[in-house]
Amino acid sequence: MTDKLTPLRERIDAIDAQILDLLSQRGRIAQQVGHVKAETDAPVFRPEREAQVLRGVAERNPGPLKNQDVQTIFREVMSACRALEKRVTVAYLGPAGTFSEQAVYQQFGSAVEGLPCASIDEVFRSTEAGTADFGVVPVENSSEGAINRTLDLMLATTTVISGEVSIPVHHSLMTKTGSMEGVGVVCAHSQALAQCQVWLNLHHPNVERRAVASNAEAAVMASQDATIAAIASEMAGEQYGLGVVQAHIQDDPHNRTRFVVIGTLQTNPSGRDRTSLVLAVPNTAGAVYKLLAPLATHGVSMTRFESRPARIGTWEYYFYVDVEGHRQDAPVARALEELHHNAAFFKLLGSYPVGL
Ligand SMILES: C=C(O[C@@H]1C=C(C(=O)O)C=C[C@H]1O)C(=O)O
Repeated sequence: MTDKLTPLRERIDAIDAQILDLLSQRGRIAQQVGHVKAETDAPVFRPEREAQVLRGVAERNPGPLKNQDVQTIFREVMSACRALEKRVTVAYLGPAGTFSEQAVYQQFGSAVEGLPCASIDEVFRSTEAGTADFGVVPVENSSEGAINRTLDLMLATTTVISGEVSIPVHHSLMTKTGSMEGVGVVCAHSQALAQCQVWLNLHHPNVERRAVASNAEAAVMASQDATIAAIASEMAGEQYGLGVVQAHIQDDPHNRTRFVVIGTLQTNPSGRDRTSLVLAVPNTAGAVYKLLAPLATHGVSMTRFESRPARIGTWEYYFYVDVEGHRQDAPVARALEELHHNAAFFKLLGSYPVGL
């Protein structure tokens, strides 16, 4: 067997040497890109360019590696090359071990500076103030719907959306000991409690449920007190030394959360983009129908429509609308112009590459 393996491993060694040489060449060119950008103060992270590179490798992938796996590799290659230009700082809802942190790495690769924040508000503040280059915030969950705080802050702040990333959300019930003996309370973020309510009703109907700031915080609490159980990701459980009582307790096995990348710079077209905006109309019969007519006229597809009560002012609701395409694409540009004209309130949140 050794005789058969040795020549194969020699070939792998030779290929690795070539890969390393090519990676070094790529890194040196990224450094040159960094110098060109520095001359004009141009932004380091270009989400549209990274989306194109990742789509390109999937299209050209000859196999046998899976598209998802080659994309993960190239995500890391770009992350390392980008860090040669500048290591970008990304604020997220901490502490470490949250799904938000996973979303940061899925979008930016691991060569980033994560900045854990205590609340979604703080993620927005850090991004607006420039303490972080970008922020990553949850915007909707497939089981529970919109994350209202994010919607409200998108409206109230000057940040724009420059990317999106969606990740599967699997919750586990965990304790210090790995058993529920002596446990009187189960802690988690309110969204996670809601996403596991059927399972909890069935298996632990008499255990008190307590909402805390994040699942990771629940994991910290459980690691310090054997009478507390936490619902969190297994990654968070590992981080804080918890034992798994039951894995995958979320009511929907396909549960996913979509996050948006917020920043201060508009993103250029990538070829497959989405545009998010907020609209309001006076509360009269047929007003919403009339408001949205330009989308149909110009053949622009709406992928999301969400309403939030307006807490002040003349209008009853704000409508959060996502459409296919970039604001610079001709049909979208024409539809936006008409929407802007018809709406009593109009705010463009940004155009950005559709997530992988
Ligand atoms: C090299 C660049 O800078 C960054 C790194 C990229 C890469 O490694 O391919 C792509 C886009 C940017 O986020 C670039 O803008 O082309």
